[in-house]
Amino acid sequence: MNQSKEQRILNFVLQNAVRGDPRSVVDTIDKYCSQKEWAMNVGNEKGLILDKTVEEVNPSVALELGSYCGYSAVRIARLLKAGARLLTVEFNPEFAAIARQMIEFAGVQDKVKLLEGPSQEIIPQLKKKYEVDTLDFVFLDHWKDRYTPDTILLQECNLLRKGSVLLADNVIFPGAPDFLTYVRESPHFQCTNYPSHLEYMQVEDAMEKAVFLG
Ligand SMILES: O=C(NCCNC(=O)c1cc(-c2ccc(F)cc2)cc(O)c1O)c1cc(O)ncn1
Ligand SMILES: [Mg+2]
Repeated sequence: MNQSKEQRILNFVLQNAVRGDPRSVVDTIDKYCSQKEWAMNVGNEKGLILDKTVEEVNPSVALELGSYCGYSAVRIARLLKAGARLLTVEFNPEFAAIARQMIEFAGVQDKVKLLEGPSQEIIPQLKKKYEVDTLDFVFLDHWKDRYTPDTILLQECNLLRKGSVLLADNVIFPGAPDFLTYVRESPHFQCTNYPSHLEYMQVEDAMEKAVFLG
């Protein structure tokens, strides 16, 4: 059975990156996906916006929606302080299996918990099953038509507090127009747009930061 692209990315990391070195894992994935096969990792240009936001927020509890191969989970986890944790949600079992191995190889498994399943099922379980009080930071990078319903669900589940920061990938390409309208028109969010480019391409994209005002 021939390998998936995601398996090829993981194998390239296992053979070329340094075990326990998150930076080398991130750089090796970027090398493969810019030179050999495009893949939907957030990439290094938008990754720098992600890094700056994570460093600004310095979250104790972070949530990622859409793990894919684990690139941004490794990217976020490497910046977390001692005792801080990242919960990352992936619906696709094949992607989840790859992401788990990527997180383990990078040596950030003590900071990251991958939750496999649909985001709309997992979000309502975060408080009781995963002992979350409120989320300091949320990275939205899953199906673009889930950004808005999941942002509403996070509020309904009382998972956001005054100052919680949402950062959404791909608000231009593939695009999340309803999410942009929702957060920009809501009195409960203060929004900032960060123009950038689609990972590994010269296509316009952007990230949107939405700070919850309570
Ligand atoms: O594949 C699941 N999520 C990936 C979400 N991410 C994206 O779709 C995504 C797509 C693109 C992209 C860009 C250009 C292009 F030509 C095609 C795709 C870029 C990105 O940066 C993304 O983040 C998924 C599976 C599933 O079964 N259930 C729930 N989610
Ligand atoms: Mg993305």
